[in-house]
Amino acid sequence: MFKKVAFIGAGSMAEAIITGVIGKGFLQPKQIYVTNKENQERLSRLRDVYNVVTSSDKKEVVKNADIVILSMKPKDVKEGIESVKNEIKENQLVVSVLAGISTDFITAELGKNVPVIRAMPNTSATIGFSATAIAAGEYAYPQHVEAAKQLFTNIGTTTVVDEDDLHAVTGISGSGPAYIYYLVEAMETAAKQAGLQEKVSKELIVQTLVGAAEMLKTTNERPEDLRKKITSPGGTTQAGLETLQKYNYQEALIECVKSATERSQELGRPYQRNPSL
Ligand SMILES: NC(=O)C1=CN([C@@H]2O[C@H](COP(=O)(O)OP(=O)(O)OC[C@H]3O[C@@H](n4cnc5c(N)ncnc54)[C@H](O)[C@@H]3O)[C@@H](O)[C@H]2O)C=CC1
Ligand SMILES: O=C(O)[C@@H]1CCC=N1
Repeated sequence: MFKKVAFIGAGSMAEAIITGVIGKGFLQPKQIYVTNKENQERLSRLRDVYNVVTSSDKKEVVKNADIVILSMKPKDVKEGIESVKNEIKENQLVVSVLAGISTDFITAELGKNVPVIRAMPNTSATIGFSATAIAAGEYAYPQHVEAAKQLFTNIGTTTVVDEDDLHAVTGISGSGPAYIYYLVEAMETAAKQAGLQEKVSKELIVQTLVGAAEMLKTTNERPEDLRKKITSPGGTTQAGLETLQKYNYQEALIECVKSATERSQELGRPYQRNPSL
């Protein structure tokens, strides 16, 4: 069990993890220390809502933390690490949720043999439903992987992957919830245009998503087969799917994941230890 977890960065992802671990009872609010760049208002809000310990004193936040979670934007990685590196000790575990940034870079910036785990969670951590993938850096040994698993398994599933795969993971599951929300936005618009009341359409759309996700999870059937069971020849689904095909729906999604994956690679490029790679 961890006594203290520190967040360097207090944005959406930090908040999602904080909400999830407190909600699951995995950590008490007073075990969670949070700092950010400069936004005091944001820290006060997190303190008021979650009762966590917030401080602009990075030393206080990092000192004796079992896990230090880097949760700033990739562009702020150098400054963020610089601001805490002197306080971080080799017996602490650093977990980075930053898209694109390699463990090698983080280890080099820390300037010591600290265990670093790179993780890609998603905001469904808020309710314990993140799909998180993790990869171990040079000095992260099995016990560190276990510690990271313990943390992330509280807020969803945890899958260990090769670090190179984390770009694709980001394109699929890190950004993934946003694609689904975007789909829902479109379905809501369509429902409104068809004259359905907002309350009615919301209930129907959400339950349709939950039902489809549960079907995928519990029946073991392929999505293709599940789709075919809905698609009566000459029926409504066929008419709908033909329109999706006309608008290249699947290609759009495939390209969407590719773009997000490539963006993850791009985000990391300026921060490679060996930029020629
Ligand atoms: N939002 C999401 O769905 C996901 C985000 N991530 C990753 O999580 C990280 C954070 O993303 P968000 O929470 O969305 O960003 P955000 O912009 O909401 O939060 C970033 C936080 O970092 C802080 N920060 C900036 N510079 C800092 C510094 N020098 N020292 C300390 N704190 C500093 C900011 O004050 C802010 O609190 C990113 O690297 C992103 O790639 C990963 C998975 C999902
Ligand atoms: O959009 C982003 O860059 C971050 C990483 C994964 C989800 N949000």
